[in-house]
Amino acid sequence: MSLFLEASQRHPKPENRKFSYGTAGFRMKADLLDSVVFRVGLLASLRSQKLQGKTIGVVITASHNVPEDNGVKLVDPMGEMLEASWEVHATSLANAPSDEQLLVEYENLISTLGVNTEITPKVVFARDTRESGPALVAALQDALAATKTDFVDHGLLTTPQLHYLVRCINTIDSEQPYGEPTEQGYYNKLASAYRKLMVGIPSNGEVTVDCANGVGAPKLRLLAETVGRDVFQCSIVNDSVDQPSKLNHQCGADFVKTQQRLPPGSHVASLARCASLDGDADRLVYYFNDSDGTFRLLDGDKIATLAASFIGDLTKAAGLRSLNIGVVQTAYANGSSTSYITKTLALPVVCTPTGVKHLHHAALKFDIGVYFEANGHGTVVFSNGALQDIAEYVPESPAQAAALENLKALVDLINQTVGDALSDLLLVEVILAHKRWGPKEWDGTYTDLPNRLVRVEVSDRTAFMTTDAERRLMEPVGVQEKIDALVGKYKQGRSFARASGTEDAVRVYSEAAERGEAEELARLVAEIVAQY
Ligand SMILES: CC(=O)N[C@H]1[C@@H](OP(=O)(O)O)O[C@H](CO)[C@@H](O)[C@@H]1O
Ligand SMILES: [Mg+2]
Repeated sequence: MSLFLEASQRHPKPENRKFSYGTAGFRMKADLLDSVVFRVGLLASLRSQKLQGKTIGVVITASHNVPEDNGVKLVDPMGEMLEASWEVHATSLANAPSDEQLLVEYENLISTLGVNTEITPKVVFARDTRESGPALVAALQDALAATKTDFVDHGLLTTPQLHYLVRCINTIDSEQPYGEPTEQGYYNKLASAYRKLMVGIPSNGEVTVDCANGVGAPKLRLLAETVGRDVFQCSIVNDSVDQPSKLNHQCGADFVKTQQRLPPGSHVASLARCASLDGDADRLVYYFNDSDGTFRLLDGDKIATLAASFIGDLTKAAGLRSLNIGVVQTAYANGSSTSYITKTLALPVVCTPTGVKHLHHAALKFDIGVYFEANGHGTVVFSNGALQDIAEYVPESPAQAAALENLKALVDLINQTVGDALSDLLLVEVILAHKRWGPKEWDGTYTDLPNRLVRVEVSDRTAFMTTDAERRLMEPVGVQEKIDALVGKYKQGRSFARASGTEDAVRVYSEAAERGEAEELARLVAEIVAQY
């Protein structure tokens, strides 16, 4: 075990730091991450051994965060997020105070989890464009070498591309291989599905895509080349990957969603379709400037409703009426979107706590589950039963046959492992082209209630405990009653407070019938929260 200790000594844990595997893995200033990444490498290797040598993924990214941050997260064999019960193991390894203690914890995990150390572990990994990436990759490799893990470095990839690869690798010899386990295989799969869906459909013209100066830029370029300009025209902006300080700066999906305005560098014609990705290309939002110059955001809720209505129509047209379709949202979903889904689309809505892993699992309970966070992170998942029904159904008319073919192509177009901005972009483009809609027609499906999201600094965010999918506070005692009393005074008022899982703060969300009222409600609820 001296190999282990020697390696660990090269990655000392910063003193007096407590790390925790949160909503998006570990995420913080990059210069604090070396030991964390090393130890995540150890856990990835153990997880692979525990799962009989299945390949585990590691992504080094901090998504929409500032360029100085970085982060690391694990990907399970089917391309899903790390199983929740293992998050505590990640946290305990990351916090072992010394190298010797780390070894003890590591060996404890081997025995308590019943890990067979004879099995050769397998890990694949990738990173985003941050400057700190290569050094963190070196720390990860050190751990993988020390544990004699077979690994493949996939260099720069979007987060969802790595999820895709992991699923492909682990299903290659199965009855349902997910795809060719290469980056080009990813482009080919999406491109061929997109081209099938666009047969006979006039193209909708160019979409302008802001890539947040991140990894999405070169990857979207490759995807667009594979799809072909005859059916997919995109103009890529904010693609300065060679200037890492520009990452997510004044651009990207998070900027557009939180600021509710165009990235300052964007000059687009009115009614032109625009989209923004985030720094690791797993979030997507659309927007446009209306004819009178007002900015209109088409966020994750609007993408979810668009996808759900299209897929609902398609399954009916194919004759597959028995498939149940549901939409999964979080408390941050605009109230108007929820009523549109339940009343107009007549589909069930489930609300889960924040964080994609919660949404993903809830979506799997439907035959076809559409899930999106309002910030643009989401996808559509088809259950095995639904896939089987789609595969076996014998169409009764040419119209059914055509719809069925489209449904099959849609399954391939949509990244089933995790929300994927590139795949979602093609999905939205297909749907708009099929419906012959511009952004205005899409926007017109329902009108968002005015809303406000604010961040409140508190001395101890862990004091804020929630229930009912984070919509109500149980602690500190008495706060929820005060919020309720306030909310009752506003027409269509709704507000809630919860501790962020990624930042040291409490977030307050509010909505109401009028903009001024939503703002006021947020401010007053924030004042209540700040008192604790
Ligand atoms: C209101 C909001 O947008 N919250 C984000 C944010 O989580 P918080 O727990 O709210 O910090 O980061 C998560 C990870 O990227 C994302 O899943 C989530 O939607
Ligand atoms: Mg992201």
